[in-house]
Amino acid sequence: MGIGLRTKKSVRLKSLSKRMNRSIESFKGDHLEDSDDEVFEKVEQLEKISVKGKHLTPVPKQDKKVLCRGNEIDSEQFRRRMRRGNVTRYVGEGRKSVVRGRNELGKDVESAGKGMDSTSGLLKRKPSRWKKRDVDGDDSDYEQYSGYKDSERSNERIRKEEAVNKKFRFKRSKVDIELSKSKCDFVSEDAEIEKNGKGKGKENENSEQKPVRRPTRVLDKSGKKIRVQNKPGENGLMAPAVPKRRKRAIKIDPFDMSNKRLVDSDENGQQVDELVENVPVISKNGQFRAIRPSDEILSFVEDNLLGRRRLIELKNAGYNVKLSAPLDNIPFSSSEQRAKIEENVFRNKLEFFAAAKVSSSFPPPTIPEIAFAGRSNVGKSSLMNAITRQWGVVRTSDKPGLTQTINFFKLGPKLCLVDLPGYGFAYAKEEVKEAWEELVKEYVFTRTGLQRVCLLVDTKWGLKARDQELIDSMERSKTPYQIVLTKTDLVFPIDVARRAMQIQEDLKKNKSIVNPLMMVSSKSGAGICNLRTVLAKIARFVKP
Ligand SMILES: Nc1nc2c(ncn2[C@@H]2O[C@H](COP(=O)(O)OP(=O)(O)OP(=O)(O)O)[C@@H](O)[C@H]2O)c(=O)[nH]1
Ligand SMILES: [Mg+2]
Repeated sequence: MGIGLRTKKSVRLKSLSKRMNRSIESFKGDHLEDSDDEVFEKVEQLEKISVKGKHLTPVPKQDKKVLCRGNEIDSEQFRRRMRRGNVTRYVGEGRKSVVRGRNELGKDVESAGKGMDSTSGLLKRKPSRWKKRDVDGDDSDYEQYSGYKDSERSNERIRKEEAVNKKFRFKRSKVDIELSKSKCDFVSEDAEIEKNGKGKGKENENSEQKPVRRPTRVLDKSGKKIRVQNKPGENGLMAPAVPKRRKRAIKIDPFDMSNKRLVDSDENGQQVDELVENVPVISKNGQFRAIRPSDEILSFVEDNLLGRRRLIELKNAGYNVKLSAPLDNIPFSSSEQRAKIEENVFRNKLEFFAAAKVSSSFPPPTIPEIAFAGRSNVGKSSLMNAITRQWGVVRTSDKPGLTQTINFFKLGPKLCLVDLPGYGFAYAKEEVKEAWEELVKEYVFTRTGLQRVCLLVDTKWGLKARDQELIDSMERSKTPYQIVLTKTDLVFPIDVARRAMQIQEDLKKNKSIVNPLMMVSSKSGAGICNLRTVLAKIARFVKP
């Protein structure tokens, strides 16, 4: 770099000596003792031109005579500008002018009238560095380029706009405060400040930058802080917001047999691990969880793998989980062993033979009947398929209300299974559902060959009012009925046991009830074998 600089210096010296009509030797001779840099500095002073960095090539000195459009601009001012922008030449309006000059970065620029400022005749530059004041296509947008009068005009306009804005903001804040005063019974903090005149100046100062804050926290008459709604109510008053209550998180342990609730957090959100006992009003769920099943029921549930179970548990117990109702098979059994149903009567083919919508169309009662009653979707039809292992003979659906007639199925010469329409919620008209209910009651009251009614109850929901109604009517007609808990695979084993205990307790005084209470799952097959055994006894004592 040093060499390059020296070369340029020598070139520069040469041109200077030429211009000043002095030989280089004579020039140097004056400053023999000076270093090159010092000589340069002196040359710079002489020429009054900037020699910075690499831009050592001087701009050739031009004639001071300047041609401007109509000589409108003060020549002294223009010259000053020219010096700042390093403009060297300008040819007037209407002619294609060539301007050579140097921009702010010290770079030589040559322009053929394209980048000219129309008023000042200065070289235009990309205006990104200038602060844009207003976007209206006016030249005064760019402070740097606008003439003195233009900039003054724009400044004045900006000042006016700011004054109007300020006035508007102040007015708005005043209206807001007055509104809140008149609408709200409480004395707002903000209004109080305004009233006392404290921070009034501050308010005005800040109003330029910040939007006025609407009062949301106010003081009531006792001086206590309360929240008010942002929007006024129907009557136009700012009503105090109702504080939101935190919901208590309750941990539920499926194996917890006590009626204790573990409270995770109190209302303030603080962690409190305390046992809440002796709650005066216990919910139905709480009452259910308070039930302590007997050891007998608990062991029965465990032995028969009732309740929700993991597949791995069933696999380990030797059941093939790929089969439908796998628990209705002998563990670690072959396919031949699996095909066997212990009770002969249930090995018979299940055959549909009659359907009745009204009592007059009931078939003659020649063989004993076992009816399956219960709420819609409780699993009556599925259970009939499961106990006979003949999937698909009785139609099932996840939509409540599929079975709408009393359907009679023959199971060999000795037994008849009857699928009753469900009651309670179903996708049917009210009057239609009432008709089903009446039909079921009529069948249960009047049917002579009816040996037993299996009243199916969903383990999850337990006995409902309509179940109780049917039980009462069967009690009155002395129809033997047996409670069968269904869908046990959907609840925890402990809850299966609790439900069994609960129903046994509720119905222990009933006379027509047949014990034991059965627990089954048509899906997993749990308890199906036991139900078969119980029902097969009915067929055994029938005389052909
Ligand atoms: N998980 C599970 N689902 C079951 C069980 N039994 C039945 N279901 C399902 O429950 C739904 C209703 O079964 P259905 O047998 O049609 O019930 P229903 O009592 O005959 O119903 P209606 O004919 O409408 O009175 C079906 O989607 C069955 O797959 C069971 O033991 N476990
Ligand atoms: Mg059905």
